[in-house]
Amino acid sequence: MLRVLQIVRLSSRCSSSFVSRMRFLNGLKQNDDVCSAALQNAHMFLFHRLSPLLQRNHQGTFRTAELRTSDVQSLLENLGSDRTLLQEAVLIGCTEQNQAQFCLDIGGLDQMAAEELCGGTFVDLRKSFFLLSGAEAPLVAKAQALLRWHQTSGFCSATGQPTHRNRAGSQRTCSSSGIIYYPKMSPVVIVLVSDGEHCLLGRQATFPRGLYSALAGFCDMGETLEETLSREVAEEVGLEVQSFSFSSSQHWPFPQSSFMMACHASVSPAHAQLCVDHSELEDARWFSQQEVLSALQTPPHRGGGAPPHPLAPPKTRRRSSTHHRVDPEHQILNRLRRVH
Ligand SMILES: NC(=O)c1ccc[n+]([C@@H]2O[C@H](COP(=O)([O-])OP(=O)(O)OC[C@H]3O[C@@H](n4cnc5c(N)ncnc54)[C@H](O)[C@@H]3O)[C@@H](O)[C@H]2O)c1
Ligand SMILES: [Mg+2]
Repeated sequence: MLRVLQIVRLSSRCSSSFVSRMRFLNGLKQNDDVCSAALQNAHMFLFHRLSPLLQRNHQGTFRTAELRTSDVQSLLENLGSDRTLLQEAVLIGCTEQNQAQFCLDIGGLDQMAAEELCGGTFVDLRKSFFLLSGAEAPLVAKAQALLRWHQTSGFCSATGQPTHRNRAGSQRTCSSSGIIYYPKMSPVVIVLVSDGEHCLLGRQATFPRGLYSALAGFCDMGETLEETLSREVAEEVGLEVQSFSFSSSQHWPFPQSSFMMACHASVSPAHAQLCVDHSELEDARWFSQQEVLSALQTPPHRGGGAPPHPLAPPKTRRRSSTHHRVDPEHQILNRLRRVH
């Protein structure tokens, strides 16, 4: 109890509310008792088999369902589950008022009954990205990534013995060797290549018809960001990058957790002849600024024979008093608007 009070006092003494929230969250990750206390009166994001629970409001827009710990306790009782399932909740953040936010997957319980009781629907994460706005999409993505990590990290890869999580769910420890595991992300570079006049976009055969996007690739072990960027551009389209600049970064939950680092890169117009590796990309082309701008202003066309459209994933803006983030692909494409 003393430690709980110390952490609450430490966070309330800070002049900056951002610093206060970060200290508060860090305290919850480090101390199971403090975290258990916070869980008693928390905001809860519910998932069913990794699909978040959304509610539609009167204006027809979607929000994540606003549930408190007590609501979830009643829901679990109504669904015939005991309250111990609540112990599987994972910490994902806190509100401006230092109210802890947790997520919980109730995939073992009746989905339809849960939807009826909550007045909402469990929606596939990709669809949720298109339906949610503001800070909700990144929070839901983070929650799903953490839930997925816990669901697939039950055993130690060195000993084969079960792992056990801490209260916050920020780490798992092997019961036999004591090895500690932390949630994993794969670093990825996504790059908009330009020759000064045009930008280079490509598409994989699995993309929806007509959609093009910036080039992307996973970092190999030991590589720097610039080494990955240069290698991926060389591998996928046969070009040598002359210079690059970092633009922004984002967590990307599909298909597993990636840490996307978005960059701009330039190539010499004299050496801009593409040599596409068709085992990686179905097509890659140079697009004018006007083509990209028109594509960003019109919804993706799914019919055949139409002009290609660059892929513009849903915006996942995140605002706070001190931070403003936009997803990398939009940020690099939005820069075209300013250039234009
Ligand atoms: N334009 C795009 O391709 C684009 C756009 C938006 C987001 N993304 C994200 O970026 C990620 C990487 O893009 P990509 O698919 O073009 O990468 P890529 O060009 O590196 O090719 C993917 C291949 O790399 C190998 N690989 C190496 N390390 C891997 C790892 N840690 N995880 C999975 N595969 C690994 C696999 O063989 C895989 O098939 C995608 O998974 C996607 O979620 C890509
Ligand atoms: Mg690629």
